[in-house]
Parts: sequence; C-alpha cells; structure tokens
Amino acid sequence: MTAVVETEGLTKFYGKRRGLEDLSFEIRRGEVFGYLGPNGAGKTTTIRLLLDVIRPTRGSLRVLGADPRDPAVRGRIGYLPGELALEGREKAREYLRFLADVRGGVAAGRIEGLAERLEADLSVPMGKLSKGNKQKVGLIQAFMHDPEFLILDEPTSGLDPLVQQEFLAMVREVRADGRTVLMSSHVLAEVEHVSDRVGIVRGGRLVAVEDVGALREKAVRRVEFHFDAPVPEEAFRDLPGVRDLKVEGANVVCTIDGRPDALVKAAARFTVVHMVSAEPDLEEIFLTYYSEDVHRAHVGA
Ligand SMILES: Nc1ncnc2c1ncn2[C@@H]1O[C@H](COP(=O)(O)OP(=O)(O)OP(=O)(O)O)[C@@H](O)[C@H]1O
Repeated sequence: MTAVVETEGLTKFYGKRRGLEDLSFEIRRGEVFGYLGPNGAGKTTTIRLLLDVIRPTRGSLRVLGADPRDPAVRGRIGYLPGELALEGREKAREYLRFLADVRGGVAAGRIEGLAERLEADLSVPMGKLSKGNKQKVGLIQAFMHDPEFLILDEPTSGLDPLVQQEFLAMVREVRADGRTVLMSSHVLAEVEHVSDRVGIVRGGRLVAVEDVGALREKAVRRVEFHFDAPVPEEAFRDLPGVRDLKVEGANVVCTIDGRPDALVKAAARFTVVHMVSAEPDLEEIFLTYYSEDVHRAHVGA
C-alpha cells in the first residue's frame, strides 16, 4: 500500500535561513502521526511543502501517491492552518456553507453536527469570533468533507479541555475509518493519547520517529502496592525492571522500567488491597530530544 506521505531528503531554505533540512520520512495510510517540535523547528514549513504552498529547495515528496503540485491532491486533503485569518462581517455558518459548495458539497447536517460537537457558535460574524471559536470554525472546515488525509497545524491551541476531548474523539473516528491524520504540536501531551507514531523535529531536522505504544512500554512509571499485612522486602528485591524500591510494612513503592509483569506476579503472592500505577512519563523522554532552552521554557510554563 502506498504511503500517504513519502519524503526523501526534503529541504527548504528561506534565503540562507534553514527552514527544514534533509527530511526523509513516511506517514502510513490509516495512522495518526504526531509531529512534534519546539517553536521554529520546521513543522509549518513541512506542512506548507506537503500542501504545495511553498516548494522545496531540494529533495522529493509524494502526497497521496502523487506530486503535491497536482491540483487534484489538494481536494483530497483537509487542512487546518496554524494561524487562521477569518475576518469580516460574514457569519461563520455562511462562510462554511460557501466553502462546502466550493468543494462540491458536504453531507446534509454535517456542518451543524460538527458545530454541536465542538460547541461552536456559527451565528457570529467572523471578525468577532473569539480565538477558540475561530479554531473551531477552522476544524469544522477541515473535517466537514471527510478528506482522506487531514493535516492539522497546532489543532488544540485555544480549545478548552472538554472540547479538546471531543476533537480527539473526532480524530479517532477518522482513523477508525481508515483515513490518515498528521497533527503538529509543540507539546507531547496534546498528541500522545491519539497518535500511533510521533516524529520529532528540532532546528529543521527530524531527530526521531517513534512508535507511541513501544515508547510507553519502555517508559519509566511509578507503582505502589498496599497489602493487607506487612510483606518481606526480599520478595520484591532484584525483580527485572524494578528500581528505587521502598518496602515499608504493608506498602511497596517503586519505579518500573518496561513491563510490570515480574512485579505484578511477585505482588500476587500476597493480598493486594490497593494499587496505584502512574501514567508513564513520556514527556521526560521527549524533552531529551528537545534543546535545553525548550526544556527550560517547558519547565517554566
Ligand atoms: N517565510 C519565511 N521566511 C524566512 N524564514 C522563515 C519563513 N518561514 C519560516 N521561517 C524560518 O524557518 C524555521 C522553521 O519555521 P517553521 O515556521 O516551519 O517552524 P514551526 O516548527 O512551525 O514553528 P512554530 O511552532 O513557531 O509555528 C524558523 O527558523 C523560521 O524562522
């Protein structure tokens, strides 16, 4: 099956300034690909190249099996730009209906259905929409014609947490339908629960492409067991992957690196009253790929 995106040595310089250099990667059909990187990393440059808004300095790329210069390709893509210019007195509903007509129509009730899910008010003139509502209108226009490939540049910015959840549900539905999503972000937390793989860019270069499931398995997590009676430390010592072990009476606290299988089997020899397992801290792993200043900015935030 052809990949939805395939690039080889893709490079873009703005004059002497590096936007992106030597990007070789692919996005597979039916996956959600999280594209992560700090500000100025090259995410938007990549997206603009895929959409043929800008052209490469060198290197090659194929989108949906074709040259992105082919005008038919654009119609198969739904695109949410990072910065939306929605201005004027026209109401959001009228604007979306206009776009729907230009694209050959969308299913009846589709715009209203998406607006309801995202709690978007479409009766407001575009120029008066709040930042969050502009983002919602942008999402509606990207999703409404059920494109084969969705390219979403910073899709969750300006959305409140409940609407973000609804948006993520929409992304999962697209995947369940066998369609493909590329979403960029500068924060892993925004994409990790929905992405199959993530690519990390920094300073115009792709520094890693990782499978989120495999990463989660590798990541360190904190685990606590509370038993109905004191347990011997020996029962938990030297278990594979177990670190920072503390056994105090009926409580066992440790971190686990990789699979928790051996620990769970050791605990099962006693009566477990309560157990806590924290989500693995993937952010830590990702920050090591980021530059120091981003680490500081992140911690500061
Ligand atoms: N039109 C342009 N002219 C000159 N330099 C540009 C232009 N667009 C982007 N750049 C530069 O290219 C690099 C990559 O920028 P890009 O916008 O792709 O990053 P980004 O990862 O999308 O960042 P952000 O999260 O801030 O949008 C930056 O150094 C940026 O300053």
